[in-house]
Amino acid sequence: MPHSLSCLAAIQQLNKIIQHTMRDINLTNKWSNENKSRQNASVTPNSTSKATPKDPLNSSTTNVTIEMKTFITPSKRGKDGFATPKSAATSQQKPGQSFSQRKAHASGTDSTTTPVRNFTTPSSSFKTPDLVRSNSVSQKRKLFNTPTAKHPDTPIPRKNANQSLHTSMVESEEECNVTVAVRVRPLNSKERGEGSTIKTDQDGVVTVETSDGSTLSYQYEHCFGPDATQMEVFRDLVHPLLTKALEGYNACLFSYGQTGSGKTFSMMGIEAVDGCKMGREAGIIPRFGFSLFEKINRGKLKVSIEVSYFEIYNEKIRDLLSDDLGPSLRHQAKPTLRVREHPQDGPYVENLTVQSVSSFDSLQGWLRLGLSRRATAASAMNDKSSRSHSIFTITLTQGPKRSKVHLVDLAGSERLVNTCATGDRLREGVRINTSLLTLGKVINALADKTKKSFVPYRDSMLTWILSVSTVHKFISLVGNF
Ligand SMILES: Nc1ncnc2c1ncn2[C@@H]1O[C@H](COP(=O)(O)OP(=O)(O)OP(=O)(O)O)[C@@H](O)[C@H]1O
Repeated sequence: MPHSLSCLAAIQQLNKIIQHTMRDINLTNKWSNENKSRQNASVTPNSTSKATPKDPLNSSTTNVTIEMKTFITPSKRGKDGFATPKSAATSQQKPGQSFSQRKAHASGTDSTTTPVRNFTTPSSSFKTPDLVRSNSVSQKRKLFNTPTAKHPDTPIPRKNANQSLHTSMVESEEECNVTVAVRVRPLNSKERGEGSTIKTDQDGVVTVETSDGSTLSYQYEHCFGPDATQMEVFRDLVHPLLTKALEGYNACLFSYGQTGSGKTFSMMGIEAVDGCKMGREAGIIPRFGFSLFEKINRGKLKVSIEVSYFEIYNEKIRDLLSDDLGPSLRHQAKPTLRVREHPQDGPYVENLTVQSVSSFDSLQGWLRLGLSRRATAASAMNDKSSRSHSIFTITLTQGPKRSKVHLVDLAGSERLVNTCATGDRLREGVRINTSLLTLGKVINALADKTKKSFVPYRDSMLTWILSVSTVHKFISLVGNF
């Protein structure tokens, strides 16, 4: 299948997930409110001991408010370049003002020429935006805009430089902060031969040109093109999470995408060969660790840090940092851990190794070790395809404040007909797809307003363990294409 079409399918899948996630978050907020008193009561005072490894996803929520950040779901535009609103326009939007009105205002005319549906608040009633072909007469579009918020410490992203950074952070203390970004990797030689075209621009718009000549565009909060550097991705998307984690908030970042789309490249990157600690190609996790220790050392902060790293492979949990393992047991049978259910805190991974780290070097050492143990295999779409979901967790403890950051590299979704998989690879692929499908079902069930749907958390290990992660205040989703 041409790269542009497979990307399109992946983008559409991501859009569904994003919208369901948003609804999930809204419901979770209600759920969090109901449980707020219990959560506040469950803050663990100064728990620095590593003697009892706890599930990293099962954090006691610190006494914090839930905050909201921009979430822009995809919209579409026609070939004429109309439609997708630029961020500047978005930031100037008045309540109740549609994009067409803003456009008309900007061009000095009041006539409204294009029907636009404008959703200013994410609600559980919105649906997946219909795709509008550029050659279609109708140019209906749907916009989902919420205010953008950045913490003052956050480096100002290019496109939002003029925006008031602090305003909407405090608009609603009950809202959750979700950021969605798309990263498009450079085409490989095979894809170049197919004549695929995927374009990105600095305003967060990704445009896919299909073989029939139609142009489909979507807008996200951040859109990183093939030339975007690892540093830019970290600066715009991840640094805000680090800032909030140091303030005591929980955060979670997922890297989602098709096999070979660049999830592991984004999360881990490539280590510099010249011994430089933070090479140009270093990914999100090492950059997070590096900046974390830089901030701690610069501010002389008293923070104790622990890390854990596990993978879910074929629905089994494998501890990637266990002392009992040799340096690399990728192809050997590894002991698996069990998930238990704590009566108050929910599911957790029993006996998961938690390692204390006091420097970036030490954090990176554990990261390297875990990565070397992660299950990978060659597939038709990627020479070194990750066959598991991996979850690297950093726990920060500052006095009574405790926060967790989960950095999740999901296994690649794949169309099995394209991967030519057989045997073990086929079974792995089926399991991966099933767990990603279950993730979608869980989110759907949570989004059901009637709350009558059964939430199939236990249908996959990923959703069971992550069932408590919806209480995270800051969630970022990177869709890789
Ligand atoms: N932004 C990028 N710039 C340069 N190379 C990239 C980029 N993204 C990915 N690549 C390259 O593309 C290939 C596939 O990337 P990667 O292994 O990260 O994909 P993946 O989504 O993790 O795949 P899988 O799900 O199969 O593990 C790698 O060789 C990687 O170096």
